[in-house]
Amino acid sequence: MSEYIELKNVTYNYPLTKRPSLDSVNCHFEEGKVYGIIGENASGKTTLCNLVRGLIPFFYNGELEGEVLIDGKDVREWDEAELSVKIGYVFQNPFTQISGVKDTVFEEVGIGIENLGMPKEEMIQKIIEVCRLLKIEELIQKNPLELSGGQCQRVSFASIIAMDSKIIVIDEPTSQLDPEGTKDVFEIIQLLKEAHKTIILVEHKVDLIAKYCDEVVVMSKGTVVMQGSTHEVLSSDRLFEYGAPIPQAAILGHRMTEAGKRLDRIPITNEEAVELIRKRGGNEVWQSN
Ligand SMILES: Nc1ncnc2c1ncn2[C@@H]1O[C@H](COP(=O)(O)OP(=O)(O)OP(=O)(O)O)[C@@H](O)[C@H]1O
Repeated sequence: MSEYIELKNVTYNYPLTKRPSLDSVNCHFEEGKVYGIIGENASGKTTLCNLVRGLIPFFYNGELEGEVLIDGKDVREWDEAELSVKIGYVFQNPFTQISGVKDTVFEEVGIGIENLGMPKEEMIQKIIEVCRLLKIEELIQKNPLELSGGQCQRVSFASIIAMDSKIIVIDEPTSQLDPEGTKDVFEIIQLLKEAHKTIILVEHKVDLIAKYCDEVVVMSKGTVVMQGSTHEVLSSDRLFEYGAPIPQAAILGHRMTEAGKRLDRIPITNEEAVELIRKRGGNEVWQSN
């Protein structure tokens, strides 16, 4: 099994800080899986993304200890430009992703691939293809600075998808979006999942993590405290202890268990909770032990 990214005992301090933002972190990300990263505020989620994407150490200096292996080679030994093609990054604020130097959405979508040495005709075809895929064809003549938050987010995804990055790091993509924009973003994530991309997604909306991710990584106080299958992690009562978000369905399951009701399995999605109730016959579901 290929081990795409592996962090071994990683500790990192941003410049001029006394306390490490990452402290003895161990975790791994395999090819083709979707990973959700959750954890309380300031637990180190964005810093972990910065590291995986190579912004640490190439953009942020500071002190980095331990090993960050990407395809078996330490991040410090990678060529920065090559790494930025291999691993795409969709930032938390869609407006910061827009370069500000391109006059049209068409050029903005091509911003990453224009440095890849792709022939012009092929590049144009690629941009058109990606704009179709993300349903932004009607925006291509527009100035990127005039887009709404949801439109900006689509354009950011388009420029990353055009580069055909194998790994895509997505940091809280929906924090500035309304429910419609959030739905659009998860449709794109589903497309990327079907294209077997490796996705590392920070998202506070844990119900969406429950629905789309294969594995979940939990961070607390700068370190990874849990990593495992989505069900194993999101159904664990240890999430309360770490201040991590917990799906509504799992909270209900834990409350029922505490009240002495016997459950085969803690549900983590509303669909699972409904299924559990349906299978066990409505009002008779929560039998006492
Ligand atoms: N550029 C920086 N310079 C110094 N300290 C930083 C920098 N960026 C983050 N930190 C600190 O690193 C710690 C982890 O921050 P980080 O943003 O990685 O957490 P997070 O889990 O993503 O938080 P949130 O959920 O609030 O976005 C925090 O204490 C934060 O103040």
